[in-house]
Amino acid sequence: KSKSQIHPPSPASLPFIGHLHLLLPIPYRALHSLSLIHGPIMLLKLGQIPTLILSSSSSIRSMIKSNDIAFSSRPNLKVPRQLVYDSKSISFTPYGPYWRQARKLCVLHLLSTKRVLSFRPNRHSELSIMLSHISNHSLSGPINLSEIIYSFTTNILCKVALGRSITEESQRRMLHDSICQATKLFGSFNVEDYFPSLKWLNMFSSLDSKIAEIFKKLDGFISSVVEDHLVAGVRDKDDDNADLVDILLSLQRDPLPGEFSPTMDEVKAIILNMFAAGTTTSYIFLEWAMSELIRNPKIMKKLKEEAKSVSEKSSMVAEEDVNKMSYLKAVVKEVLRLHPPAPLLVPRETIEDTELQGYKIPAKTRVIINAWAIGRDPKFWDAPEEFMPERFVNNELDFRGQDFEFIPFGVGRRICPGMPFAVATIEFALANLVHQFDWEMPNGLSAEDLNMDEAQGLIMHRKHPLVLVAKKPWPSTTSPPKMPHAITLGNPLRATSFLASPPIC
Ligand code: HEM
Repeated sequence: KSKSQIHPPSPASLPFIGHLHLLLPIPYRALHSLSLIHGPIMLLKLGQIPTLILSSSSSIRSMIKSNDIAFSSRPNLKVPRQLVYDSKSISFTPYGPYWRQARKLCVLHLLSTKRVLSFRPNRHSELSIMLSHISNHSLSGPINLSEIIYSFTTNILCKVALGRSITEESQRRMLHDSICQATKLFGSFNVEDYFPSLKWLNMFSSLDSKIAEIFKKLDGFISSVVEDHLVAGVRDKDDDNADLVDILLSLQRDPLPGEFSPTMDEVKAIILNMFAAGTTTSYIFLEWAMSELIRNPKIMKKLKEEAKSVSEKSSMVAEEDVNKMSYLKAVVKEVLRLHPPAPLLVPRETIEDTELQGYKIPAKTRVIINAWAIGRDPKFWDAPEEFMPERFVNNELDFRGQDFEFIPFGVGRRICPGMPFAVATIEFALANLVHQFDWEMPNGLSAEDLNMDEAQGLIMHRKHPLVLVAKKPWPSTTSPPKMPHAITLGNPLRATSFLASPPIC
């Protein structure tokens, strides 16, 4: 038999469930172990669903070079269908004209390099608020840095995309909890996605009611954002002050022949998509970055020195100076290599029959790309488990989708369109968090005591919130930036008991 007539290798399977049991306990780790035995291109049967698992840079290269479009759709999954307005978000909608138009619109009005640059004042003011908050509470003891970072990434996104800040602690917490629960559901097992013929079994599970409960909260928030815009008067899409919600609503109100005109559900799905994708990933990145830095004091020190050298006597590293920080960029890449916020990217589905490295891949095969495993492939990375930003110093390797050994933002047509937005936020924030404070573990604990467990779900965040002590914030010659308290953050004193408390997600 020629290779094109055979399927990729598969491990032995069990009757009925196929290979589902092999995904436990943590899918990206379990799939990585399986790929070491069966190879980087594997075919699993997850329940009734044939699923292709790709775990090497060469398999990704073949996928992109031979037939990118064939691998560019998304499966019709239960949670996005019920939670995100019939999968109308860019992330979960199938490949086709709607996906193309919605994605193009968000890139043009929110995510392009030019637009991202124009949001610099917003990033600056939100960062100042965050630093000021840390500074004000640093004397009271340990702070829950996870909560503080979450408020920061949420407020930037809300300001520039939704035209508002989250001013109430209860609303911020509700959004945080709902998005956390939603991402957990996205990654959790449900009968329908693996056994379509057993969909009726749903009636015995609590999943539908859980989804409905989260939907009610998120839809309430998005509807209030839309309502605020309608009451205040929707700005024209050509108005310089128009935010993404104005633009979507104006396209709906005044459809132009041949132009994209979203329905109200599509407007809401796109807003929710930007909100969820834009806040969680950057916040998760910053949590892992600070965790790795606290465990690696020499790297923290080197980064601090670089921040000091570019900021001279100023108390803040200006955003335009971040580009001079080559070590910062190496640290950012190393964090993304070891802790890709979406370790299995977002599931894909083949549009048509295709081939991959000579194997036959039928249409409607689910495709999972293990970016977590690719970032640890010992064929490519020395000491892959070690946190060593130096590997990226004087190294052109980048995450922009051309280097298939390093794909934390994905690849091909479905690559993350929010990359410029995310990079601007995380580099600026990390440079200043390190520059402005000396960080320590709370209660005399040592850095080795820091729990690095990962929570399960589509997104790989810390299982436990990051609680640290921020010290000696200001050199005696300078003073902290004075910013009004435009947002309310959680009571930092609560953080003192966090090491023993349950995870926030
Ligand atoms: C550190 C930050 C981020 C990381 C690591 C990240 C990672 C990813 C990954 C892995 C994918 C799937 C790519 C694929 O299937 O090949 C994705 C898709 C996406 N991301 Fe991001 N992301 C980040 C930030 C953002 C931000 C800030 C936004 C928007 C404000 C955003 C919006 C999206 C959207 C809309 C998609 C769906 C793209 C599509 O299906 O066409 N992301 N992201």
